[in-house]
Amino acid sequence: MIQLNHIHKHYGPRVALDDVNLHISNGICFGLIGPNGAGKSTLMKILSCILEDFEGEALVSDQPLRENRDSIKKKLGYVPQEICLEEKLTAIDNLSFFGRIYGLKGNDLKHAMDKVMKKVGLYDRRKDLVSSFSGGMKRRMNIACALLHNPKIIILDEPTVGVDPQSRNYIFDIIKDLKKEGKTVLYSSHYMEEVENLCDEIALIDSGNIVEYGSIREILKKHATPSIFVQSEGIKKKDLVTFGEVTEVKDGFVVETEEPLKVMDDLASIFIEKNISVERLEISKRSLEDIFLTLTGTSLRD
Ligand SMILES: Nc1ncnc2c1ncn2[C@@H]1O[C@H](COP(=O)(O)OP(=O)(O)OP(=O)(O)O)[C@@H](O)[C@H]1O
Repeated sequence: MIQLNHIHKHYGPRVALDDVNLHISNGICFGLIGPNGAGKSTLMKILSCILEDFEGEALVSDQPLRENRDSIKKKLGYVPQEICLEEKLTAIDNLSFFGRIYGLKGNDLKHAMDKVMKKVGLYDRRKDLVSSFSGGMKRRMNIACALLHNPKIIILDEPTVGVDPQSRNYIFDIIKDLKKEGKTVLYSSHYMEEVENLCDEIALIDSGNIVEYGSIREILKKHATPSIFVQSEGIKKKDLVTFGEVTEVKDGFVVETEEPLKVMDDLASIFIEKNISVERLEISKRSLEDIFLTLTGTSLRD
């Protein structure tokens, strides 16, 4: 379990995290979603014991982080946003360097290196120089380095940035496998569809604040009132107000209602009865990306 209570972090006058409170259960994939500069990396670096100077209380595996950094580091695998590999060395030599940092040697190290290279789909390239790898392969190597010591918790900071589609899918498969093995995965991204597909729970973060967190289903239930989109030249806003909250949008009207099927049925009956032609009449739900925009006033990407 990871627990964050009232975490504040500033760099000089710049506030990076502003009273962050989070609970992440064991064995889930937790997504941290926010735009550039939201505070995702700062939060991940605090949890990975890279940033030691912060205010508030952080617990990892039920242990206070400040007093237990050495034991917590052994349970954690951190995949930074930057590629941390020596290009002039082979993949296996890079891994061997990280393995020794984790205290692995001899057969244990060899076994661990073979295992992670298979996991990230680069076993056949293990003797090649990292400089000969594509950007996506280097990202997968970055992940392999963090998995060598078989950590219980894996923290990945935007692992798909600048990655080709094939490596991206590989990375998603690696994360799904880690989840099946019962690992806790903390994953940051500014692509909502990534966290929607991978994560059990998510936190929406903007300007150092967690604006919402929980399971995707809970967040949608709380914020995504169903609505009906109506496009018809024969309809005015005043004709719809009895059915729910009406917003005029570019091509028509959005009617928010808790009873979308009934309202659809009622509207269809009125259109038929009055012989009004309709271009579009459909039920829609606000997406997580719409919810993020409503809660923060910020788009996830420029
Ligand atoms: N070393 C630093 N010195 C000064 N300010 C920093 C430093 N690192 C981060 N910041 C600032 O802290 C805020 C949060 O940055 P952080 O890197 O945590 O955001 P992020 O969500 O990870 O962004 P990105 O998606 O671009 O990586 C930003 O305003 C950033 O400019």
